[in-house]
Amino acid sequence: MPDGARRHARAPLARHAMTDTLHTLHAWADQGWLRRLDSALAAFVQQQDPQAAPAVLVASALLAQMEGRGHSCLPLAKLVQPAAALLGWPDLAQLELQALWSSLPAGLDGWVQALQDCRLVRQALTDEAAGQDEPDLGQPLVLGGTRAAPLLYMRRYWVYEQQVASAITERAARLQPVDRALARQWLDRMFTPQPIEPIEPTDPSQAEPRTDWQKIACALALRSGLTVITGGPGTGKTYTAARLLALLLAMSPDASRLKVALAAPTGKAAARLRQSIDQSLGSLQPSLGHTLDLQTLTTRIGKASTVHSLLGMQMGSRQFRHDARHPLDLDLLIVDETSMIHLEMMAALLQAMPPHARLVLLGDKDQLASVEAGSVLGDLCAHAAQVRYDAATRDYLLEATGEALPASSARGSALDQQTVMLRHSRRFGTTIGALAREVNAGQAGPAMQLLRQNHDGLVWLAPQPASPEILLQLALQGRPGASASYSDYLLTIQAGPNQLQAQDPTQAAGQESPEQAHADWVKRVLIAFDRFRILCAVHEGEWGDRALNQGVQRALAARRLIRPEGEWFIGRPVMVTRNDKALGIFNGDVGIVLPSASASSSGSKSLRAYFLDGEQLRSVAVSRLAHVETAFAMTIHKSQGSEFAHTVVVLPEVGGEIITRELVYTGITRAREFLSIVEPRPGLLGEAIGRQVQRASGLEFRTSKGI
Ligand SMILES: Nc1ncnc2c1ncn2[C@@H]1O[C@H](COP(=O)(O)OP(=O)(O)OP(=O)(O)O)[C@@H](O)[C@H]1O
Repeated sequence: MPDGARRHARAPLARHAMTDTLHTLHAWADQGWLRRLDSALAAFVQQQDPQAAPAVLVASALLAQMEGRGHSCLPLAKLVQPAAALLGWPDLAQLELQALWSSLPAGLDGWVQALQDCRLVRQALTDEAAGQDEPDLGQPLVLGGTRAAPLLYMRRYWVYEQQVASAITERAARLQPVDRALARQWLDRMFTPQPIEPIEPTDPSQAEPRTDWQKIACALALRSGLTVITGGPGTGKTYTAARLLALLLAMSPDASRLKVALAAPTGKAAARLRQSIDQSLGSLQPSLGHTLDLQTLTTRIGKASTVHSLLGMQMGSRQFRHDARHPLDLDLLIVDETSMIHLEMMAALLQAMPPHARLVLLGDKDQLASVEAGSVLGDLCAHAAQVRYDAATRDYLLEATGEALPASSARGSALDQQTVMLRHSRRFGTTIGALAREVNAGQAGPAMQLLRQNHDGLVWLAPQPASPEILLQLALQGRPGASASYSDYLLTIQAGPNQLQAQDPTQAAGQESPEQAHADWVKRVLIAFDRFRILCAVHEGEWGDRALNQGVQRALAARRLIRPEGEWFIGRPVMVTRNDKALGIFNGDVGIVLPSASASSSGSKSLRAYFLDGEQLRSVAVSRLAHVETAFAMTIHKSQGSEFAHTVVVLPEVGGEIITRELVYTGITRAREFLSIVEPRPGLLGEAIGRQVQRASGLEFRTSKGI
């Protein structure tokens, strides 16, 4: 039956059933189980299509709820039973769910039918059995996925997902001719042979060289418009990106014209990317001799920017200055910390890439997904661990790198051919690395054992019973074996800019200007601050960042390390919570309030917040900062892209669906040297390690099918 006719023919619905459903959804919003926004979407649907079935109203409200939790869509299969597992509501709510569900469709087909009958839902099931797509009439909801696994979307997320999937597949599939022999020559110079490893740890006679995934990543990036490089901390993602840059320069017919840009979701991550690319290029130069002038290349790259500013953020608009009609002017873009990029931002980035340019996405697929909806990197790397290279890719890699890879039994997509997982961490030969691996593998028992052993003082589980007092102690003096704490930066502040001049007569003789001495002091303060950080899983409660910020501030004031008189005080660490292009500050930037250079010399009270990007200082007068929070403690989400010598991860007392393996892994891997974990309720960490985030999305399905 044609769709219009089917809609026409549907049975008139009992109005009271819909009113009752809406009433229930509003009541759930009153209880705080749903957001007002969620029930409002159901009300909107009913207003626009009074014939919409109760199932459509329920699905709309739950879709809005799911989007608020970071999912791109609502898998209808989850609605066949009362959506208890999906929502994780309290017991009382479960009873209400059961009651409502008794009047809703019992099978998947019933839900699909109800949505197909609603004129606000665009039909876009992708499998043939579902028939042709309907023309786009601008419907606010979209029924996508397949008939066997239907997905309900808000229109805009469906559009973003489609844009991302098609741009990714198209870029990955567009292969460029490569002089394989020349590539091999350069790659052999850039990568030293890998160590021989026993295949079985117990049998050293059966040994073979370790696969050089970094070399493979460079070769793949040479041949296509898209490469995705994933790997845990210290696996050499930026090291590889630097070699890739050098390789492109070496093999480019007109290297002097190559336009390269570096970007990351936060200012701090962007600065770190630039810094570590510079370091890697520096260490590469001796092995290349004078054949390639990396120095010149480095100066031409320009500073790394946030993805927002690269795309040209416009005040009060979702649109960026760069898009498909006004693409970015570049030949190569390297993006770090891609796990933090949400679906909408990835769609904007891909739209703005010029067709000929190469895009290299770096990131850790196992880290927390973006705060906003989507789990783009995780979806793109769904098969990364399995290595699904086809025969053509394996032939290419053998010739260009000398690496022989075994055939894969699974058919790989265009994206799979351009995806590499780096597997050997060079930063974590230590217990922190071992702990991160156990957590990632969901091995709660071995992970807890490592923590309890307090191995070399590197990892440490706070003793029970845990009280917030332990965090104040950590903030004031660290712990045995890990002395870094907030006292370090506060004592540096107290020493003042003139301390070095007093110690060093050459500087006292006037070789360093007061401005320079002030800038050096500010940098020392910011570097010392980054040696220690408290990371919380949640905002609220006594174990949340809000209460801990207040507690730490009081404890430091009691020791006279700070004088918090009023909102702005010397030594207040602040985190920016909103992008402000005019001020040059971005969501997630962390800085410290200090006297300005002129105030330091004149004794006036002018205070500025200082931020450090690599070697570069930025500052903003505190009077201009409207959207900041104190940052003695911050959430694990906000810490992504940063590292601290001593990281303290604080779990709450009550678990729940947001305390997950990805959250714990992300927190742990922020630690460079020492890790302390505070677990108020024994067993909670183990529960978290066993709980994995599954963000609903159709992106993996689309990219694996190339649709
Ligand atoms: N093939 C290699 N040979 C020697 N040193 C390496 C190699 N790969 C990486 N390294 C070194 O290991 C360290 C970690 O590398 P890098 O910073 O590139 O990792 P990463 O994956 O980008 O880490 P993260 O994203 O966690 O900061 C660096 O000091 C780097 O120089």
